[in-house]
Amino acid sequence: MQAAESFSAPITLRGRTIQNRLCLAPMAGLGHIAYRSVAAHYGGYGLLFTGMCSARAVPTENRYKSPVFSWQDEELPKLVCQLFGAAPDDMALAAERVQQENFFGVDINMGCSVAPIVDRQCGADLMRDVDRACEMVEKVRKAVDIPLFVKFRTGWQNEPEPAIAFAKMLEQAGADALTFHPRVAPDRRTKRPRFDDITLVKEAVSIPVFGNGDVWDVASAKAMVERTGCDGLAIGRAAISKPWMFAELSEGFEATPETYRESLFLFLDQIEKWYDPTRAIKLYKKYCMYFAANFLYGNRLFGQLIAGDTMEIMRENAGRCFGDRIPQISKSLNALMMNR
Ligand SMILES: Cc1cc2nc3c(=O)[nH]c(=O)nc-3n(C[C@H](O)[C@H](O)[C@H](O)COP(=O)(O)O)c2cc1C
Repeated sequence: MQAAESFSAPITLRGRTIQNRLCLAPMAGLGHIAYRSVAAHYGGYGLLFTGMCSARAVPTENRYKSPVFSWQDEELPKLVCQLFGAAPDDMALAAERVQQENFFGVDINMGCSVAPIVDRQCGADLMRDVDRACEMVEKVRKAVDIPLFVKFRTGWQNEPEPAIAFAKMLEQAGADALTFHPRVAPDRRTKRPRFDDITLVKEAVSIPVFGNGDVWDVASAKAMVERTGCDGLAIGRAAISKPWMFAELSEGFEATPETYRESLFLFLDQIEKWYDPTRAIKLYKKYCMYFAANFLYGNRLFGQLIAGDTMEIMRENAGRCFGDRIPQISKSLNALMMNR
């Protein structure tokens, strides 16, 4: 992809077409069914991804009870289910369920570097065990025909060569597309992502590579594409703050102050619709950190939005903060709030 206009170009994987090159990056606790219905209200994306779902749990999971392995049927043509797991056989079984449920595709998490995941030999731990990672992709490839994505990082060393070799291995093992986050594994999101590593990974394989990391707005989205030549973008936190971001990038949607208010109340409606009050309040407060990062005095607004312990109070807070007038919108997202 050469220029930002190409955000809108379709892309085909295993005979299935994605309408444009913009994806929601998988995010546990943020990319859930409630958020996704707000994102769907604005549209403009090619694919949305679920947060990571346990490969051991997925084969028997009840979609009407699970907080993560849950969806609305109309989402499926543009929804990819992300799985995490340690054992190749578990991953293949879970991918079969994902295919049976008619998701657009399945994504294997080989990038998550938080201790509870890597200590269980999942996520970025697979980058330390290339044979197991390879076997996992091969087994999933054999088990399903839907597009197979793998998300990974620069790896455990501060140099690009292992990630380049890993990308080649993933392609050979049968992956259809890669999402690459160019940060070393122990660094969660503090250092800047290394765009040049995306270029190197993109050049090493012939399957599409979605670049990921610190895309905050139209300018940084264009910069990532133009600098790295990546085939598309996986946008994480900024798309949570601004659920209309995909529409802004692909359709020129222009948010007004009212858009901010509207998105907050849409989110409140959806979180209450899909979750019990205890989980709803937890997820709502998490969302508010990203939403409040849109505003000039974001930290103060965040405190005002989340004071209290019932959803009724959350609604009152939102009504009070966005009643007579909209708080002052910042020119750029508050990166410190997004990094917490
Ligand atoms: C709260 C949170 C949860 C995340 N959960 C996942 C996850 O479940 N699977 C995954 O592959 N990456 C996960 N990530 C990483 C994101 O997909 C993405 O790589 C990272 O946020 C960088 O992209 P961004 O700068 O566009 O946010 C998570 C990130 C955040 C902030």
